[in-house]
Parts: sequence; C-alpha cells; structure tokens
Amino acid sequence: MANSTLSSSVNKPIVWTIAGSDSGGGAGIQADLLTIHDLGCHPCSAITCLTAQSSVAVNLVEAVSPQMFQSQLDTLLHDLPPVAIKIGLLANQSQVVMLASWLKKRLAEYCKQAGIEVSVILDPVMFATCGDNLNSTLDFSPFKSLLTLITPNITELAALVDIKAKPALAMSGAESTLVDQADCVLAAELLSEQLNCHVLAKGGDLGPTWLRDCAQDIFVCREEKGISTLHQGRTFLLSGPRINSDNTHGSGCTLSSAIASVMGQGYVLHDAIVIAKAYVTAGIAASFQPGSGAGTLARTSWPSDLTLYPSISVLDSGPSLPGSIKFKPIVERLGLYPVVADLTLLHSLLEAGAKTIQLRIKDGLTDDIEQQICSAIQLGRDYKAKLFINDHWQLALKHGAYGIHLGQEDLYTADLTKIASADIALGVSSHSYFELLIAHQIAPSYIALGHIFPTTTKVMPSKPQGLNKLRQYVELLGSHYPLVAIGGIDESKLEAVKHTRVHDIAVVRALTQAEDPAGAFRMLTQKWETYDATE
Ligand SMILES: Cc1ncc(COP(=O)(O)OP(=O)(O)O)c(N)n1
Ligand SMILES: Cc1nc(C(=O)O)sc1CCOP(=O)(O)O
Ligand SMILES: [Mg+2]
Repeated sequence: MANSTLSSSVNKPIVWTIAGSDSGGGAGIQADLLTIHDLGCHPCSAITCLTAQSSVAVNLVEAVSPQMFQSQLDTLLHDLPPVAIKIGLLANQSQVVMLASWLKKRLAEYCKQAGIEVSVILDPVMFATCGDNLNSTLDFSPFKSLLTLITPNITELAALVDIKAKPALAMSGAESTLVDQADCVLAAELLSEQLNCHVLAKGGDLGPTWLRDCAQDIFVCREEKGISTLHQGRTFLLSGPRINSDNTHGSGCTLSSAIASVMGQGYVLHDAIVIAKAYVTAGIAASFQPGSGAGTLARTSWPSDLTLYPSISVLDSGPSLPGSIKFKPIVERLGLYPVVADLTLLHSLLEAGAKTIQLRIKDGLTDDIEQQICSAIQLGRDYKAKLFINDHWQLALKHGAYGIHLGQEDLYTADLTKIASADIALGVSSHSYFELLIAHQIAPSYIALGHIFPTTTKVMPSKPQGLNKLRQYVELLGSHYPLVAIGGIDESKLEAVKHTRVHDIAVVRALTQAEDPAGAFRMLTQKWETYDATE
C-alpha cells in the first residue's frame, strides 16, 4: 500500500513555474504551486524575484541574482525535468534574455535527447491586481518561436504588440489602449505573428464595454499537432460566465499554470485552455478575501460542471455555426451501435436485433450510393431501427432517414437548420473537450466520443483518448446527451468501457472482422448489457 501511494505520487507529471514570489500568497509562485498540485501534477519552481506584496500594495521587488536564476533552472532540469513550463513575472530584461537563451539551448537539447516536447506558457505579468506596475517595459521578442502560448490581458496586449506595424490598428487610435473587439483581435493576431506562438488575450478584467457581460477571451491559434485542421490557423472567441467578484488576485497566474498543468497531462492546447478557463471561473466563484484588498481564488480541482465552461465561436472570416437549433432527442438507449459499409451486413445485423445502426459509405459511384442509402433507410423502417446515414446528409434528408451522423468538419457545410426542422436525429463526432463544447452548442441528438483506443479503421489526427478522458467526458455531458464511445472497442475492452458509465458504444471491426458478425453482435450486446457500470 505504502509503495503504491509512493509510486503514484512519483509518477505525477512535473510542471515548472518560473515566476516571482507573492508574499501575500494570492498570485505568483504561490498561486502556481497550489494550482499545479490541485490539477494533479508535481510542481517545481524557479523563482525570478521576491516581492514584498500584500493585497493592497507591492512595496518592493527584488530580483534573484543571475547565478541563482540560472542555477535553479539547471538544477531542476538535471533531476526533475518538466513536461510543461509556466513563465510568469520576470524581473528585468536580462532575465528575459537569459531565459530565452536557456529555452533555446538547454531545454531544446533535453527535448531532443528525451524525444519529447515541452509546452511553454508565458503569462506576461506587467501589472498587479492592485494596479501597481510590476514590469511594463520588458521586450519579449527574445522569446520568438520559443513559446507555445502567451496569455496577456487586454492592457498587456496593448503594451506588447508592435502597433505601428499594423496600420489598421494605429489608424483606429489604438496607440496605448485597445477598445473595440476588432482592434483586440487584430492586436492578438499581430502578437501571434510577432512571437510565432498561439495567443490567448484575456478579457477577464472589466475593460472595454464589449467584455463586460461575460468573461471573453480571444484565442488565436496557429498550427497545432493532434487536432483537426479545422481548429488550426483560426481565431476563436471563448465566452465564459462572468462572476462578479473583486477577489481575482492571481487569476492570470492561475490560468497560465492551469494550462501548463493540463497540457502536461497530455491534453491538447485547445482543451487545456477551456479546462483552465473553467477552473478559473470556479476558483473566482468560490474565492475568499484574506486581507483588506482584492481576495484570491479558491482551488476547486478538475472542473466537471458544464456551466463553468465557455462557449466557442469563430472570429475569423471562415465558416461558423448557426445559433439556437435543437435536434430530435433520443430518449431510449442506442445500445451496441454497428457502423457498417454494406447493405448485406446491415441487413443481417438488423435481423440479429440491432436497434441503432449506421451506414458509412466512404467511396463508390454517386448513383449507387443513393440507391444504397434508399435501401438502408427502408430496411431501418422495416426493422423499426434508428438508421443513421454518415456524411451524405442531402440524400438522408431527401429520403427521410431517421438520423444523420456528421463529423465536426461537416457541421460547417451541412444545412443544420434544415436537418433539425425535418425532425431528423443528428449524431456528432468529437475528439476533445473543445469539440465536445462545439457539439454541445448545436444540441445534437447524441455525441460520439472517439477514438478511445487505437484504430486501423481510419486515420485520425488526434491521439486515442483513453478511458480516463472518456470518464471525464461522461462526467461533463453524460446527463445532457446520449454519449457513444467509438474507436478500437472489442470484447476485451467492453467491461472497462462500461465502467466509465458511457451510455453506448459503436463498433466497426469488432463486427466486420468477426467470422460471424451477427453472432458477434449478439455476444457483444449480451456482455455490454450485463456488465455492471460500477467498478
Ligand atoms: C457513432 C459514430 N461516431 C463517430 C463516427 C465518425 O464520424 P465522422 O467524424 O464523420 O468520420 P467518418 O465516419 O465520416 O470517417 C461515426 N461514423 N459514427
Ligand atoms: C469511424 C470512426 N470514427 C471514429 C472517431 O473517433 O470519430 S473512430 C472510427 C473507427 C472505429 O472503428 P473500429 O471500431 O474498427 O476501431
Ligand atoms: Mg462522416
């Protein structure tokens, strides 16, 4: 017992914070250590400076010596290398230059040797919540191409961006302040180009009027591995609930260290951002005031309440989703859901008792496809089954299918309003928290969660989600939608999948590669229905 406790704590991902000490305990290193620990990682720190700080004033800032700064980084790298790093307050320009050079040489060398990538999140701390200037004159350009993400607030964004390089911004009089949403977006996109990294421009502070109803952040995303190309090279608006509270001291530190902690556990950037935003919202909602000035955030662990999460909209000129539509609800269980490519198999699985089934044709002649879709829809009706058509939404609409299954990419090209008003059920694929939140915004009839295990049925841009994430998705959305797990599920995985409490499962190869697909369907269904969801 003692051993297993020891090894589980040793195996926690190591996340560093490189930041200043806040003697008041609400921000800086102190907030970061609490956050990283609360979100399941082991925190290490490299302290840049000490601040004599309370909730009402910053009275003294004293940088550590260059030797001490360098030695903390080298000492840690030797024995406690990070999977992610959060950088906060840097005390002077020489620390910026030294750290940039360390990231470029030492960290890069380590990453190459270990064959890993380390996410680096910079929170460019310039002002304390009490308004005191901490360091508003730093030049962060040495960090170009060395950061994963930078997270300025709107004031910091205005100070950071080289506005003169963007005539459109300068013309709108935005030399020192950014007011309009369009100016903020342009500035964030410009900063992203300047530093060659993703940007999250935080609108949590009560600044320009467009930010006052909800806490809105602008997320400029460049190229990123592990996610659909649909969500790369785009600018998003993340709108979360605004909690009216003065106790927001340390919210920027908390957000950036939460992003590092979540990325350090293998979540993609987009997920880390929405999870961290939800974490900060929950922390502000439960905040407290230990001194006489602004109070500080509570640590409320991994956020699983859907109302904490932001809605996502697109701010660039690309396609966007329609608002307020709702699809036919499905109240009964989908059960074991076969996804098949031919009518003979479809027919035999209906005969074996499938109550939900999908026709997924990936190639073939157009005339032929329409004929197969027509026949499948008729078979679905004959067997009183829920027959979904994958991809071919126009033909499904034309011939009155029970349902349509669409991938995230299809959501921007299909006529969703027409599908909803034809009372056709809609299933939507998802591969991350970010995609789940997008699916939730159009309130489909069910959401598919994939791919849970490695699959050879199709090439996926994302990594297998695994059982832990599946469990988290079910906790987040399981009371709102039927959730269907897909990808690599076979007899050997059935019981573990059931323990996540996901409602239903969809399978391809577990049936298509079986000698007797109808027999395999009956056997898997019987097992799926008899396994207990509780562990
Ligand atoms: C139940 C179920 N879940 C996910 C998918 C995948 O759909 P999509 O993202 O549209 O990808 P393709 O199937 O078109 O490759 C699915 N078909 N069914
Ligand atoms: C069609 C499909 N969609 C997925 C997704 O994650 O969206 S995974 C997948 C393939 C599932 O096949 P198998 O059961 O053979 O692994
Ligand atoms: Mg599809």
